[in-house]
Amino acid sequence: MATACSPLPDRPLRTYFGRPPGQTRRQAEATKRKHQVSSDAPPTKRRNEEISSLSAKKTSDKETPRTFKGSAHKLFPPKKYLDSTGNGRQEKPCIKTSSLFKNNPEIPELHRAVVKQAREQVFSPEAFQELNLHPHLISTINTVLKMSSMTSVQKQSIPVLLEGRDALVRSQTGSGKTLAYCIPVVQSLQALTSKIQRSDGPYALILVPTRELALQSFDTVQKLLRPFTWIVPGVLMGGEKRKSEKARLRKGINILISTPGRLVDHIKSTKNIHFSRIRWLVVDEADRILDLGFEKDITVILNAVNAECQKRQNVLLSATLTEGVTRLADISLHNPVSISVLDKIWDQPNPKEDISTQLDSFAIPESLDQHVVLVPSKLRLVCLAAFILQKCKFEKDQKMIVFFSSCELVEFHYNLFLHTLSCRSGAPTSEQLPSASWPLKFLRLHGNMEQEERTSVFHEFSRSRTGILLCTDVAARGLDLPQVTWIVQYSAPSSPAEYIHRIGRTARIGCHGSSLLILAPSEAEYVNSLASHKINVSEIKMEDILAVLRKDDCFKRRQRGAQKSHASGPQEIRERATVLQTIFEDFVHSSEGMVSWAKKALQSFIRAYATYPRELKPIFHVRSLHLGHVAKSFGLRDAPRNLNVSIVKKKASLKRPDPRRKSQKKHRLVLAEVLHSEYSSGLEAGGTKGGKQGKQRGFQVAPRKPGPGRE
Ligand SMILES: Nc1ncnc2c1ncn2[C@@H]1O[C@H](COP(=O)(O)OP(=O)(O)OP(=O)(O)O)[C@@H](O)[C@H]1O
Repeated sequence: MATACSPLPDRPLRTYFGRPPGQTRRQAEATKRKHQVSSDAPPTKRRNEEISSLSAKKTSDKETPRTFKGSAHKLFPPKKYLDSTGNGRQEKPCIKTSSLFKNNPEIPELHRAVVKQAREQVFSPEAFQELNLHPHLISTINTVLKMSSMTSVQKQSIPVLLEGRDALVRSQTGSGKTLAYCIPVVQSLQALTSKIQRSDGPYALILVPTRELALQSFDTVQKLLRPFTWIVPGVLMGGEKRKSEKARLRKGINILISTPGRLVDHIKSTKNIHFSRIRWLVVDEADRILDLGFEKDITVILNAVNAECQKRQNVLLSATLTEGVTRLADISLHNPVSISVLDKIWDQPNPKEDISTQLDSFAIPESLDQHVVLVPSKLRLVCLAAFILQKCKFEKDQKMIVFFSSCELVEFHYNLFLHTLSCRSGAPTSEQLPSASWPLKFLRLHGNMEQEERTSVFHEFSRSRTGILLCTDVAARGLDLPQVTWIVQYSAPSSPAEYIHRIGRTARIGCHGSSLLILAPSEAEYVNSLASHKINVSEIKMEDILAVLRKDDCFKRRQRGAQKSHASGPQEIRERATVLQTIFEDFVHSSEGMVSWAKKALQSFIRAYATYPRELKPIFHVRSLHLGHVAKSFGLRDAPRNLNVSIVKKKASLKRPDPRRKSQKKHRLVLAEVLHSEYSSGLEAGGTKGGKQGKQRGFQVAPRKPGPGRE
């Protein structure tokens, strides 16, 4: 899913959230309370059902009363509560939450066709020795990188690239594409007869979509270059001081790794960047880089390189290279070899399938177990928290990445979980913590963080054996974070390609991993949409996730007089889920600032929800969101008034009747704006936005100078 980082302006949309003209604030409050039930209830078609195994009928007499019913709040007896530092213990009254388990839409049965997934063989039997590489390069691969056999994609790509051909390389996530291009680049540059001088400037240009990926690729290149000290690698990425980068460029960088935005900044403002010696242009995650948001930058880069460069090899790589990428392939590749590692059975086109299905089917690592859970909006937050507890608190050595659709969502959930779930910082005390439990360590990564912090989080999570990284799609592409065991998609991705890349952060290079996609009941159809791209997910029941709360007496319900509840089975789970929700709501309502933060996060969620592409709108449409229920998943006791979703809804409704092209353009504009903040170079003032450039759309690349020796 796309990312969104800025809040919406304050204008009310839903009438029952706003105050009718002439009504005082007090009157409005009273009216709202009176109509509380109706505002909290879902549309008729989704009303009156309960999640089946946690039946309301059996337990309705014990149901926690709703908040704000009548004028006085009903209070639990004061309970023990730690402040946000985990030190000072306060006695805090606790407002009863409204029911999590009433008025939820029915969870539909998932009838998904089991599809045969495309598969790839990760490793080839061949060793690196069998390639005609410099012996020092082979020994570096063996001793520094500690690798002996080639992966399939390396086996297919390295010889082709060493022959001097352009290539389009597609192989599954975590299959070793980085070395598939780095090894030929290093091999060819060290072999140049006129020895490379640092001051010569770039011989190879490697473009990657994010700063963390730039650092990671730089690290790999640096290792391979150990025996070839005269070749200098360097990285340019947003967020660093431009001045120090300029100084490094002046001294000379021979293998230049950069994000597109930052490179454009330097092309426009630095006199010391020349491309006359470029022999390699590598575009990693090519489908992303050639996608929305980057096309202007790519145009500037290609024009700058083409203007100076006489002869070069071009390589485009991704796990999800599709037809669309050939748009750039057409203008930047010369007679390319198409490399795909799909198992032979998959290489044969299936005459029964149309060509677009075949092209849009991507291989997924065989050792990756994919799951989906359907969760009503009100229960999303507790379900996510329960899943984190289940995996990371009660199972050993688990490392998890949770994807959200916007920077605000990441920040909000990070702070919420840090202060409520993390043992170090203020979770309610438990008399009976199970002995087999581990502390929760939360980290977050998104495009609105300072670069220094981004880099330190990236390294900390890379090195750590456990932990939970909450992030946006900034971490979806290319990152090789070792030993990640679970990928959770709290916001569904906007395309099958993004789904593949997100889950591809686990089960790398033959390791085992799992993923969980959290969907609302109204979004269940998304499972079939994935199936149409040969993506198979198996269902986990929400109750099985919530059941973990029984392991932790933090969440045991206290009745009046501080007596513990003796409920068992489904009722116990419901009670504990409600206690957990109450902990979240108490935290969110602990100050006005927190409430407003939660509202902003909610707005951001809705805004991002509106950016799903046209083809997914029937599944993810803002109109199908029940704001009262969604608000609960932000710890808000009530759907906020003055929540402005008007712009979003207007945009959404504007798009529908539009002809395809117009609608796509609109979507692209929204997305491009949104994506820009995520992947921005951090130097917007440098002029990659707006102005004449801003008006240019599509690739308008000057033709390459025909070079000597070019066919
Ligand atoms: N021949 C090899 N033997 C063992 N490990 C390897 C080999 N080649 C690469 N690896 C390791 O495999 C992991 C994944 O490699 P890499 O990041 O290049 O995958 P990728 O195909 O680029 O993935 P993505 O599509 O997610 O970007 C890395 O940790 C890398 O060090």
